[in-house]
Amino acid sequence: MTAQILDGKATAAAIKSELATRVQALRARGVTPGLGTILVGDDVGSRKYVAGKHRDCAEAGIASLQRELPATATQEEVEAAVRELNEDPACTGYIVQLPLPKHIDENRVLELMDPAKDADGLHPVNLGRLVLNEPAPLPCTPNGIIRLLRQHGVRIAGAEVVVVGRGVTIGRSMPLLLTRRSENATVTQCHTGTRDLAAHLRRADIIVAAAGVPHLIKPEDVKPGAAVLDVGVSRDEHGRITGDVHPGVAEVAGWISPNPGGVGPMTRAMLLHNVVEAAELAAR
Ligand SMILES: Nc1nc2c(c(=O)[nH]1)N[C@@H](CN(C=O)c1ccc(C(=O)N[C@@H](CCC(=O)O)C(=O)O)cc1)CN2
Repeated sequence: MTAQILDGKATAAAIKSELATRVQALRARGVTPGLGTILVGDDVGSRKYVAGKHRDCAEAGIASLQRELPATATQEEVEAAVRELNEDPACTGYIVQLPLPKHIDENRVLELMDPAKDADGLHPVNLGRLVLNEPAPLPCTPNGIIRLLRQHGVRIAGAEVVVVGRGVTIGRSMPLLLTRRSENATVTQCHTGTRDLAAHLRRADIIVAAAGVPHLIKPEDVKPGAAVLDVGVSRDEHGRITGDVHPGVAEVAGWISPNPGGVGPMTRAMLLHNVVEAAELAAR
C-alpha cells in the first residue's frame, strides 16, 4: 500500500483564499484585522514560523505588528510586550511564539494575555472554554489536523485515535477537540512515558505523532490503512526537518501527512482563521 497524501499546502491555500475574501469584507466596513506576534530569542525555527505568519497576513490583507526581544529579555520585558499588545487597538489578535527561553515563565506570560485577543487559543480561559464546550478560538495545530482529515475524507467519528505527545500547543488539546460530539472519536493519549507505545499504535485508525522524537513511529507499529499525521519537528545541523514518522510508514498507512507540507501550513491557516473570526466578532 502507498498512502494517500494529506496535502496541507493545498488545503491551507484554499482556506487562506476564503479568509482573504472575509478580510476584504471587513476592510470595506472600515475594520482592519491586525495580527501581533511576540518573538523572544533567535531560535531559527521560531523565526521562520513567525515570518511565515506575517507573509500569510500580507497575502490576506491583515496588518502585522511584530515585537522582537533578545534571548536575554527578562520576564518583565516579555510581560511589558504582552501588556502593550493587549492595549493596542490596531492589534485585534496576537500570539506569543513558543517555546520561550527557559528562564521565562511561559504560563505567566500566557495568563497575562487578553483572552479576547488570544489568536492561538492557548490562554487558560480559552482552554477552559474548550473543556466546557463553549465558543473559543481553537488551538491552531489540532484544529488544522481536523480540517486536514475532513478535507481528505478520513472518517473521524468512531475512529480510535492515538495522540503521542502532551505539549501545550498540540498534545494537551488534541484529545479535547477529537472527543467533541462533532468529531466523536475515541482517543488514547500516549507520551514518552507510555509503557508499551507500539501496542497502542497498532490499534489506531488515526495516529497524531507530536512527541518530537525522530522516526518514533515505525512501519511495523502502524495498522494497515491508518491515517498518520506527522507533527514532530526535529532539525539536523543544516536545519532540515526530521519528523516523528519513519518514511517506511508510507508503505503501510492509508493516508500520511508529509513533513514539511502537511500539518505546518494548516497551523498557519488556522491562525489566520482565528484572527479573522476575532475581528468579525469584535466588529459585530
Ligand atoms: N504560539 C505558538 N507557538 C508554537 C506553535 C503554535 O501553534 N503557537 N506551534 C509550533 C510552531 N508553529 C507555529 O507557530 C509552526 C510550525 C510549522 C509551520 C510550518 O509551516 N512548517 C512548514 C515547514 C517550515 C520549515 O521549513 O521549517 C511545513 O510544515 O511545511 C508553521 C508554524 C510551535 N510553536
